[in-house]
Amino acid sequence: MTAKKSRKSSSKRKRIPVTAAQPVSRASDGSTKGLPGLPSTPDVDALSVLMAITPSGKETTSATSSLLTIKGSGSASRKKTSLATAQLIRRYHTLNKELSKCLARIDNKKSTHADGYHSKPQSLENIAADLARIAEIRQEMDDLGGLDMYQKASTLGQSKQRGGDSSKWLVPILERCHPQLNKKAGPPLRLLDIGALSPHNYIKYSSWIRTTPIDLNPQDPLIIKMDFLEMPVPTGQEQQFDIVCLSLVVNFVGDPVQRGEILCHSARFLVPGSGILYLVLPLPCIQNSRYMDHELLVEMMASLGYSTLISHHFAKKLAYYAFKLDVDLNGAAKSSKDKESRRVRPLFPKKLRHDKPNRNK
Ligand SMILES: C[S@@+](CC[C@H](N)C(=O)[O-])C[C@H]1O[C@@H](n2cnc3c(N)ncnc32)[C@H](O)[C@@H]1O
Repeated sequence: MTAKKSRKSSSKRKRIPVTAAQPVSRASDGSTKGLPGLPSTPDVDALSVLMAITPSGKETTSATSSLLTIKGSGSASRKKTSLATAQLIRRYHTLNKELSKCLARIDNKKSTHADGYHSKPQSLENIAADLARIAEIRQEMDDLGGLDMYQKASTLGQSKQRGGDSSKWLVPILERCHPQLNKKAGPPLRLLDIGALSPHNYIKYSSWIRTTPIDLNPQDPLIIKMDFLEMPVPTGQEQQFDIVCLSLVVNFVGDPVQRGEILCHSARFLVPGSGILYLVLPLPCIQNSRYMDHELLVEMMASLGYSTLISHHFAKKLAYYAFKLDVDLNGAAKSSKDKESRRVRPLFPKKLRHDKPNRNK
């Protein structure tokens, strides 16, 4: 499933107002707090989940299950599984990006030129070729197990054996930014976790961090099924969030315009002046791209109102960023006319910054 396809299907869904006032959290005994009526699920470790995986609603294809099935135990088989999940994730990303390009060409919203956007119509032959390729890509994605299998592979990537989920880096920053916070009795910080694979990423801190996890295809009943781009914008501060978390979500989205929309949209959910955007990207997106680097990202984020870079950290594979929303600048571009003009004349057109042969595109 692609972000595009998901958006279509989600737009048919009834919109559920998801706000900071609608928390999802669990007590230390594992019971559900905040969402009465929802089943409480036991904590499960990612390895055992993946050992039992089948894509929802159908059998795992033999190619995928052999990629991801853990045979035996110990570090050798863990290494094998780790390689297999990395391969699956990489292939899924490649297909997702190619799919977005084909769809965008058909939509006639974006050209393949490196330096910008145009509105030249596609020839019928090109459209036919794109449609044929879209069918092939969707078939290959289905054969891999679709978004469901991709998420299960990503969940395995979050397991403790592989360094854990990315909440670890954020928590000390929140403590630094909120020194006066009463962790036991004060009102908790409200965190919107977009693209959450688990609702329990912040469970250890549930006395002072109240999480609202959302995803296109929830892997847990405590995660709300929601396309963030369709999520209704808070109308008052009581519905806003103190933290919006985009961990490995922006790079997942194939269409660069949609990636930008996600970042713009995030600012509408945060409390201006104190809200924190937690952005996690694969390190090569920052350090090995021809078109993007740390300085450009910081400049782009500032243009959205995220003008304070609170902290950043480059780990072996991931880049972690915490930005403060000083002011919601993109509130001015809320109309669809404004958004459309950004598509035609982007604020930051794609420009070559590092012309080195080994850099990725
Ligand atoms: C690589 S996983 C992220 C995993 C997790 N946040 C982490 O840090 O490991 C990307 C997730 O983002 C979700 N996603 C992508 N676009 C989304 C959107 N517009 N709204 C909600 N979730 C989205 C996908 O469904 C997928 O589960």
